[in-house]
Amino acid sequence: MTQPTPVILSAQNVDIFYGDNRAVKNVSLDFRRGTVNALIGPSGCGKTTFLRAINRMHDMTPGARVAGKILLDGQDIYDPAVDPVSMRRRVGMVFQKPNPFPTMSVFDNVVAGLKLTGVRDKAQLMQVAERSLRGAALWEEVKDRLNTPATGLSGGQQQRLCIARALAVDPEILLMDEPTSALDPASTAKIEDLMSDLKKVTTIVIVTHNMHQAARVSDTTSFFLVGDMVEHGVTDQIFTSPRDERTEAYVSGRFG
Ligand SMILES: Nc1ncnc2c1ncn2[C@@H]1O[C@H](COP(=O)(O)OP(=O)(O)OP(=O)(O)O)[C@@H](O)[C@H]1O
Repeated sequence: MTQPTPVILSAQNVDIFYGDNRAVKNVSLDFRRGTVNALIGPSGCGKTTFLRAINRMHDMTPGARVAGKILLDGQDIYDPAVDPVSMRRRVGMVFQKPNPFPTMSVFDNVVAGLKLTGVRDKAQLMQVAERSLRGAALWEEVKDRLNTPATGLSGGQQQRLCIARALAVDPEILLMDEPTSALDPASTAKIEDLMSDLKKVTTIVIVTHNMHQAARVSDTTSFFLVGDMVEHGVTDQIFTSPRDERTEAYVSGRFG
């Protein structure tokens, strides 16, 4: 048996509030380096709220508050000494709807984050763009149109471009919030296939409504229900022999 990889992200007794509404309740979870981790559960149960806490996106939401600890490589990302901007470079995010920068070319989209870190060397930018586009399984489709507008790509290509943009700054974690829900089945399959390659270079946390997708792509699954994390475990175990009857009812399609 292979040794488990080290824990890269540890949530400890995390509560998340919107005003008085406690949307996430006392969640503790560990994610290991180089794994795909799915968050599943019915609508409104706190999956996205939890995901957004992992790169401090709630800092921008008026009235939102995170309590407890989220450790990235052992360091609490909510420590006042942590700079949220540089922390977010270590924790990339891909959203439900592809959101390339609409006025930029394919190439400029990929290297936008890198340029913000001060990299100007053309050869280096090109090298990173190619590596990131290959990493997102998009290179062959766009290598001859790098200087054309990103908005000219199909929806599925745009989503892979957003993945490439996130990969360009070498994130330790990649958060994906229902990344295929706006895509057709062929584009969805491409992104699912990509995940096993992506986990060689990063650690993925994915929110998905699609239980088959969670079963196909993830190593661990966490089941959320009205703010509680009911069960977390190896994906096979969650889908074949869940310990909690509420998990069993959800994964067997009896509600949700
Ligand atoms: N910006 C916000 N302000 C106030 N309440 C919010 C905000 N975002 C989410 N909520 C509330 O927090 C709770 C959890 O919502 P969240 O979006 O995290 O659930 P979810 O499991 O991701 O749902 P879905 O699967 O539908 O995306 C819900 O009650 C929701 O109404």
